[in-house]
Amino acid sequence: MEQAALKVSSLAKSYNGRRVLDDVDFEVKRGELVAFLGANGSGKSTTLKCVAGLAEPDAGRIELEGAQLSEFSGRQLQLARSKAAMVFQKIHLVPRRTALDNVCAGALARVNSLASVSPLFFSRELREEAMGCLERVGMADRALDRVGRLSGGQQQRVAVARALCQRASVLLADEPVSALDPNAAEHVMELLAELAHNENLAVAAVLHQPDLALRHADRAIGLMHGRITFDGPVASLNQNVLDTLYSPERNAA
Ligand SMILES: Nc1ncnc2c1ncn2[C@@H]1O[C@H](COP(=O)(O)OP(=O)(O)OP(=O)(O)O)[C@@H](O)[C@H]1O
Repeated sequence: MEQAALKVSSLAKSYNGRRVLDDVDFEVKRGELVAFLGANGSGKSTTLKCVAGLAEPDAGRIELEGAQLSEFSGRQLQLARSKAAMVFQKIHLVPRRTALDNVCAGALARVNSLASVSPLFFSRELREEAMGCLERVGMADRALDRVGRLSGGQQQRVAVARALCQRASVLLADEPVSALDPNAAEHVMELLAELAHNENLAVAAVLHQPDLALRHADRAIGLMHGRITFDGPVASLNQNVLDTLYSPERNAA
């Protein structure tokens, strides 16, 4: 059977003594887009942050492309982790730099250290690769525009291109469309689905709109109080499941 690109087992995390993730197990395979759903505070972002190394889990195993992260440290851990790239709701690009320079920055974990000093040190090969990433997200014609001049939807596409330039095979998208209008949100979701289905990436996306998950995702994972209560194809995500997942009574602290 095909190995999962991302495999999480028995993940646990507490903040200030309060358990926010409890025994979380899931997999994301290459070629699939998995939507993470659940009420505010259910633990969706923390799950992705633990995978990306932005939050430190208390327990559990995280495997990326078969490499168990706890077995690595230092530079090796950085390289193993770079298989997963995070795309945020608040787009973390440098507005005064061009789209191309921002995308090149996705490669900083693996290129020479001078490049982190200034874009002047980005090599020709890297710029060509970054152009290819911009092409994949349909933004090649805006490569030399400053990011601050692009629309929210265009900026999110550039953020996805930067993740691609990191050569990640796992994309972790934390509310990637929350700040976008419905039309731009639809386009970014189509892009994420294309990257999963046509380019064989594994995509995990936290979404606040179940209808977007129903239209674009293959599978949904539902969290409640830091535990997975649903994991199945979106076709089985019926009203009953959604009502339970978002029930104010069940989600009360
Ligand atoms: N840095 C932090 N320090 C303390 N508590 C935190 C921190 N980050 C998250 N939490 C808490 O952990 C719980 C889960 O938060 P998380 O952001 O993962 O939820 P979420 O499902 O992504 O929520 P939302 O839909 O509101 O973004 C919440 O109770 C939150 O308050």
